[in-house]
Amino acid sequence: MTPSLWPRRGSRSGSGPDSPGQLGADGTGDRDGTGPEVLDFGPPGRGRDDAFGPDRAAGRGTGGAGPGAPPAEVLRVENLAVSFPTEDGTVRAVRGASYVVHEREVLGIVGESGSGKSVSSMAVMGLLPRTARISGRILFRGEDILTMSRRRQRGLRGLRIGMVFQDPMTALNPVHTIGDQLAEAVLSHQLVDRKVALTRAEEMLDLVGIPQARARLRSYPHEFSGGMRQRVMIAMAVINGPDVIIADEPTTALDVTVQAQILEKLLEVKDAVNAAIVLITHDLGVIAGIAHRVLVMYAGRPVEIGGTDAVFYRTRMPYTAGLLGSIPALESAGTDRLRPIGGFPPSLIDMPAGCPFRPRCPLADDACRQAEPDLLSTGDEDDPDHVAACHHWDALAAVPDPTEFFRTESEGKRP
Ligand SMILES: Nc1ncnc2c1ncn2[C@@H]1O[C@H](COP(=O)(O)OP(=O)(O)OP(=O)(O)O)[C@@H](O)[C@H]1O
Repeated sequence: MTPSLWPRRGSRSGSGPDSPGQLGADGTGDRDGTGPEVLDFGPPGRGRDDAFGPDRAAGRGTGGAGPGAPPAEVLRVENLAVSFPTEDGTVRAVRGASYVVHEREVLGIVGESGSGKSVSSMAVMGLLPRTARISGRILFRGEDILTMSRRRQRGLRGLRIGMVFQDPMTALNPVHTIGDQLAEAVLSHQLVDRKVALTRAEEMLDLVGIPQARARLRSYPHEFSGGMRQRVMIAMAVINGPDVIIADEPTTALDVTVQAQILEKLLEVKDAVNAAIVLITHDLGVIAGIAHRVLVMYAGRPVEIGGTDAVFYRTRMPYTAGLLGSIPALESAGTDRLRPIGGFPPSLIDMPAGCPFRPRCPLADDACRQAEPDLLSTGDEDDPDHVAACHHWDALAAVPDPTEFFRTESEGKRP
């Protein structure tokens, strides 16, 4: 089994986020920047494990570890912290994030605006501004991205890690054709001629469902609808056969009628290229039924991580319960009562002592004022890697529906 990043409750001596040294990087980075123009990060699309693909239910594996073996890790983030010095003080945007992404897996990262979802993924992509102070480790197939040369980081980005941004209009260059931009994505990483790159671009447009792909290579971004532009972004993200796609709110800017189509296409393409996805969203509803695992972020830290069933049905962090209570259930046709979380997230410059969710939490007491809870095992028998950061996680375990803790006054007494 993949080693857990977190100790069990009551045991502080395990391999917690504070002991990153346990999992060694192989340290093969090209640190002197004199490596070849085309950087080799291993063979894309080969030797992958099927456990997170369409055959997941069958538990079939094709990786080197043999049939039935768990999928290998492709990305491991350990104790990542990112801060930005500003005139008003230091913004602690990410305060110790640790998580793992396995081959072909869909990891959903959810949280309210400002919780650090984008900053943590920008760190993985090496796209943070130079003013950002970063610590921790980001291991791509065992090699720490943060200690790679800039050149090697650039080689990784767009080749083995693809990115789909929220707004394709700002990510695409308006003065170049779609074909040129897709071909450039190939040419900047692979020693092929332009004709081959354009053929690949056409194949990718076809894959993402753009009709008359060859003719559309000559179109400019403004000639496409928002949904089509996002399909182009997906094509761009996967054109070099990445191992991981980071999709940051890929449907937020779109008309609600095309959101589901784009998500479906993203998953279809992910399976076609055998990639894993880190899907960032503020909407838990988006990842229900899509993600294999979910990471919930609050005030710059993961506060609950687990398999999707564990996080949705065996919720152990009040903030997650609050998020769940604030999404309408489709089948209820709007008749369900929504229980929004009151209040606002704390300032990331002056973090209050104790649990940052305390001022909004119906379970908060003195213990929550004293110390910020660690992310620890919930003792979940069905999901041993289910972890939550709450002093009162067991109170959530004791009720059938933890969103009840967020009952409004008109609904009567809380559990
Ligand atoms: N360059 C920067 N300088 C200062 N603060 C920054 C910078 N970039 C991000 N931040 C701050 O870091 C915090 C986390 O931002 P981030 O974009 O990761 O949030 P998010 O969870 O992705 O939210 P959203 O869904 O709104 O994008 C926010 O308070 C944001 O204002």
